[in-house]
Amino acid sequence: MRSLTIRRPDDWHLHLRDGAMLEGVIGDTSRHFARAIIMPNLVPPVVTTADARAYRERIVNALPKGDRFEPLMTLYLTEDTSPDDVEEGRKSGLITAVKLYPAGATTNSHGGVRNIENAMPVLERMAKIGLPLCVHGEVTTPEVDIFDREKVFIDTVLDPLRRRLPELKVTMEHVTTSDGVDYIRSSVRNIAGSITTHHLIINRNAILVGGIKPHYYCLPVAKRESHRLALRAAATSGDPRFFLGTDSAPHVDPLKECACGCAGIYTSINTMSCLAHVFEQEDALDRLEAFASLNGPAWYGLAANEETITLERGDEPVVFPAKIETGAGPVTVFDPMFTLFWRVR
Ligand SMILES: NC(=O)N[C@@H](CC(=O)O)C(=O)O
Ligand SMILES: [Zn+2]
Ligand SMILES: [Zn+2]
Repeated sequence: MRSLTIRRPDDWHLHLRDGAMLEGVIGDTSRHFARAIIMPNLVPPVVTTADARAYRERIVNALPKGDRFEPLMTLYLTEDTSPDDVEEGRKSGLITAVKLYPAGATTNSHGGVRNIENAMPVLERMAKIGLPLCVHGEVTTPEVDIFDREKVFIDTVLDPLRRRLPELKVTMEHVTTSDGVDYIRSSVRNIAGSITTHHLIINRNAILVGGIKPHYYCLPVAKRESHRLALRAAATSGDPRFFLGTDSAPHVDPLKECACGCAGIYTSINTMSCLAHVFEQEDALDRLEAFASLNGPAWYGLAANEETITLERGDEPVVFPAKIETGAGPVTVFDPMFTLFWRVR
């Protein structure tokens, strides 16, 4: 038996949804994680500070008894977002970041930003008050190949924005390409990137080889193997600019297993087991704590958690359910396609 004790981890990119789904999934996060950045792409989205306050309350009420978990709230940026409301949300301590969804880029993003010019007043205010912007970094231009959308976003949206507002802190969410890794690495300051569990494990073959596999479909879509390797190198490097954001994104099975399936992979329940496996494979178990528990809080200006968790590797496989049942319906759990041996004690 090997064991590894690390500070309690946080999840810097999480979808908890609402209602029966929220109730069905939140325990899988609060069991292991102390805090998470909660994505605002509900229907309708979490746009104002008042929306975020009400959503936070629903999350806290859905927590399993005895679990201590701090939801870190975000606002969904629209072209009508009020800079004053954002500043008020920040000052009250409620709002940790604002999320930019290019309109049409991903699940529930139709209310997102079409023309970033119209969001400049908010972005300028955020730069002034030091409030981070989290971005879903993909262009939606129909001419751009889906596998190139992240790179083109960096070149045509992200880099120009950062040159214009160098004081704006930007988190590139769910980085999926070596272009994203290189962009963050080559930048001097005010940029960091979250990396998901699944993008460290799958490449695009998982979605397409041997039949179409909807439960490996997410956005940004998994890329070719060289990109996965670049993400692994970044995550296990100890570089403080890279940290865990699972992007665990539950959808009920009927909405994924159909002619037009939703994007999103559910990993909350087995993320820590999968990550320990990946870091062990990379001979980097000593850097798991930086990735999952230290780099994220440092970037967001928060203290690391005082509590710890212990991961144990036994000789017996650790088995997770293929699906979880929620009041909203069944949700398939991410299958890493290798046997897991690590568990959280
Ligand atoms: N990642 C996904 O594939 N889906 C997310 C949206 C997102 O994070 O882009 C979701 O809300 O389902
Ligand atoms: Zn996204
Ligand atoms: Zn997401």
